[in-house]
Amino acid sequence: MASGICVFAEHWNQELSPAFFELITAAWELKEKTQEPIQVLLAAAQPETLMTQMKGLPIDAIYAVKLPREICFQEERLARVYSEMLKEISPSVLLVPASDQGRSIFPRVAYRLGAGMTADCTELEIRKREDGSHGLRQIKPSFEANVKVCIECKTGIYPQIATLREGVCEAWQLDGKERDIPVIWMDGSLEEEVLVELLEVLPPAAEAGSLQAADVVVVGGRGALEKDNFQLLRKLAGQLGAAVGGTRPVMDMGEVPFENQIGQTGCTIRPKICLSFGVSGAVQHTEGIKNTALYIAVNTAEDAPIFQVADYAVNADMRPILEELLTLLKERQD
Ligand SMILES: Cc1cc2nc3c(=O)[nH]c(=O)nc-3n(C[C@H](O)[C@H](O)[C@H](O)COP(=O)(O)OP(=O)(O)OC[C@H]3O[C@@H](n4cnc5c(N)ncnc54)[C@H](O)[C@@H]3O)c2cc1C
Repeated sequence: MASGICVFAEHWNQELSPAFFELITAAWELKEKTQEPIQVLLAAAQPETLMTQMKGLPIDAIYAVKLPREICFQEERLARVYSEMLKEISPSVLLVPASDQGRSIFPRVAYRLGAGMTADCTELEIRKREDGSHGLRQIKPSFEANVKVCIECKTGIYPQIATLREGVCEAWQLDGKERDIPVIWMDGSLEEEVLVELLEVLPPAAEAGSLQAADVVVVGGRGALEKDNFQLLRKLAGQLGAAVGGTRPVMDMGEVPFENQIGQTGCTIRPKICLSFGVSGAVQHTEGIKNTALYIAVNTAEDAPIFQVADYAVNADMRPILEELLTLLKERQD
C-alpha cells in the first residue's frame, strides 16, 4: 500500500524555496498522526547543494534525481521526471507549495498518475478510514472564499496531492538535532533536446515578496489611495522597519506589486504585528491575514468588517493617525 508523506523540494537558482520549509512543518504534523515517513522529492542539476540546505530537518529519506542540466520553464518535462519518481516512491500524500511551479507542474503529475489534486489548501487534516488507511482532508476556501470546502480523494487513489498556500504553516524551526538523512538516487534520464535555455536571472523589484518573512507589516487599502496617504503609510513602514502590503484594488492601481497583495488571490502573511489603513475587510482579503498575531485596523466606517477580525479597531480618518505616529517616531529618534 502507498505509504509516506512526500514533500516536493521546490528550488530556484540553487536555493530551496522558503515554502519547502513550511511544507516540512505540515508534513511533520501529518506524520504525528499517521507515523508515515517524511520523504523528499528532489530533482536538480546540483542536488547535493540543495541537500546541504536540508541539514537538521526531520526528513526520513531524500529521493533524488541528478538532472543533466537545470530545466527551467519546461513543466511538461519536469512533470514527466517527477511522475516517474513518484511511481517508484509510492507515497500516500504529496505536499507541494501553491506557487507558480507547484501550480503548473503538479496538475500534470496528477494527470499522469491518475491521482487527485487539491490546489490552494489552507488546512490539512487526517481521517482514519474504515480500511485502516489515512485519508487526507484537504481544506480550502472556495466560491470567492465565502465557504470552506473539504476535499478527500477516493480510497485507493494515491498519492493524495495537495498544494498548500505559502504562509499557512510556519517554517520548520531547527531544533539542533543531528539527523542522518538517507539518500536514494533514482534515474532521471531525459531526451537531450533543449527547449528553453536560461540566460539570466534578474532580481525581483525591491519591494516584491518582502512580506512573507516580515515581523511587522503595514497594509494599505483603497481608502489609502486618496491624496498622498499611501506615501505617508510607506514612510511609517520605513520608520518601523516594516514591509508594505496592499489589498487587491491597491495592487490593481499599481501601488504595490502583485507579490505584495494579501488575500485569497495574493499571499498569506503571519507577522507579529499588522497595521492596516483603509482596508474594508472583505473575506477574500482577511483570508490572508488570519495568522497575524496582533492586528490593528484604522477605518472611518464604524461598521467596517475589518473591525470584526482586528484586535484593536481605530474608527478614524487615517491621515491624522499616520501624521501623529510619524511625529511620535521622530520624537523618539531625536
Ligand atoms: C475571486 C476574488 C478574489 C479576490 N482576492 C482578493 C485578494 O486576494 N485580496 C484582496 O485584498 N481582495 C481580493 N478581492 C477583492 C475583495 O473582494 C475586496 O473588493 C477588496 O479586498 C477590497 O479592498 P479594500 O478594502 O482596499 O477596498 P474597499 O472595500 O473599497 O474599502 C476601502 C475602505 O477604506 C475606508 N476608508 C476610506 N477612506 C478612509 C480614510 N481616510 N481613513 C480610514 N479609512 C478609510 C473605507 O471606509 C473602506 O472600508 C477578491 C475578489 C474576488 C471576487
